[in-house]
Amino acid sequence: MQYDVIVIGSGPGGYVAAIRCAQLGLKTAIIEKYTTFGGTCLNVGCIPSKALLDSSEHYHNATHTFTEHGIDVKEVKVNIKQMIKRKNEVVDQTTGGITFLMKKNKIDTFEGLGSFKDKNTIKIASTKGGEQEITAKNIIIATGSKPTELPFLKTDGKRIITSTEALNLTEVPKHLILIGGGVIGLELGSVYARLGAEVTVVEFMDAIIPTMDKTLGKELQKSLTKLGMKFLLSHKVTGATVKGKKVTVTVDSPKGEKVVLEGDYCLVAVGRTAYSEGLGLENIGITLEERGKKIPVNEHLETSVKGIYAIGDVIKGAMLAHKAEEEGTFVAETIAGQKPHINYNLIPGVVYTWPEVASVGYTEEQLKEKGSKYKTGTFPFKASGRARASMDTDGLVKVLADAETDEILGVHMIGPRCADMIAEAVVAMEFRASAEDIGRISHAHPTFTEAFKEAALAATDNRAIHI
Ligand SMILES: NC(=O)c1ccc[n+]([C@@H]2O[C@H](COP(=O)([O-])OP(=O)(O)OC[C@H]3O[C@@H](n4cnc5c(N)ncnc54)[C@H](O)[C@@H]3O)[C@@H](O)[C@H]2O)c1
Repeated sequence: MQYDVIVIGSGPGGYVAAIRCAQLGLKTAIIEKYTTFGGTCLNVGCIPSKALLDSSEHYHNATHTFTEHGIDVKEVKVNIKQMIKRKNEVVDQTTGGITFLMKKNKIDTFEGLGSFKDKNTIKIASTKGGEQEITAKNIIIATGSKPTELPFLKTDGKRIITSTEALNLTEVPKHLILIGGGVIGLELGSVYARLGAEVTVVEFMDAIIPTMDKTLGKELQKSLTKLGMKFLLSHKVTGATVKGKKVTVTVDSPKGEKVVLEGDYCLVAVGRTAYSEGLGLENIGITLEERGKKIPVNEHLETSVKGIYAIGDVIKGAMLAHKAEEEGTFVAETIAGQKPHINYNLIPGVVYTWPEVASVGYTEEQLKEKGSKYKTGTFPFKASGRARASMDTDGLVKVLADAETDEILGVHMIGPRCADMIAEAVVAMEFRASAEDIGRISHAHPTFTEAFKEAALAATDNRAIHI
């Protein structure tokens, strides 16, 4: 079968690329090695983790804040089997939705492992046995990533686990030891901390979420400490052993002292590695980047071979579903002869803990390093009437603006509903708004979004009203 475009991998990068190709009139096929579409995000990432985050938040509120709201509940219990079942149903509905979208857009779907025979031919080896070949003028590699393994700390999938297994536990851990204070560790760690587990985070750097603006890590650590989570920062993991139901993790403190942690589960969340194996790239002369096994691409996201593109986690840049989606659309439109554009600096980053953390543009540390002249405005949620009404007063909004032009250069938030609130900052920055522009735009009262307006006013001329 001959196509205009073949997409390998059906995660948010791949399926969006396929749909956009089909919308543009290109005859499109998509290959997926698993039986369901959607890749990591829909099956074992973004969607199932949010389902568990929401369920655990309900439980936490029922046991911690309901009484203060004037709601007395008795015998609130965690039913982990039901929680996981609901999560699985959400996943099934969502992945089923992609099957529907493939049909609706007349995209041919193939089950199996796709690999290059030559630059236009893809061999598909079905997991059920059997092989077939399809050809295309253009091929988009969207094979994503998999959890990074530490060479000295192998996961066994039972007691030493990755995020995939952490989404399917049959019991609430007594003591969960987390290696890595990044996005996955903190999201899944907070799920189990809310459900009653003791959670200890071991982080190599001197802050959690270390790549985000430093203010956010500090604030988040305060909130998660209130939740009961413990943090060992600047600590180096040296190994882990399993004996029956017990995991022992050994750690070096910053002073070189040996620390021994004992728990019943250890979750390793130290990043993800590009999934570029088994694609037969050697058959077409594509060599991987030495670090991280990523596929090198040019500014059109085209590999060293004409007509072969790569997008999402398998190439450079943030490993985020929405970045992959933008790249999927970008490549489809490039193949169709258009001249699309992606503003990589304005791809937001979100951590779905509670309070939520969200960020766009430059961090204060990056502006300092660049030597930029900037001004800062912050507004704490403590001063927001809406936040007080909902008892969600942790966190703040911080706006960084150019000292001369007042253009917004970065927005960093931690607080209630910041994952959604960040969209306003992205739009503002895409249209190159100044801090004063935001300060002069009406924001509905009472909403959490007023905190962004107030932080913008604070950055403009220290003109915040409610602080
Ligand atoms: N909400 C979201 O957007 C979301 C959610 C989950 C995952 N993701 C993405 O998936 C990817 C993987 O997430 P992640 O949390 O595994 O990676 P991450 O890069 O966010 O965090 C990994 C953390 O582990 C630390 N670390 C590395 N080696 C260590 C060691 N030996 N000992 C102790 N700490 C160590 C790092 O300093 C870092 O803080 C990320 O790129 C992330 O953006 C995004």
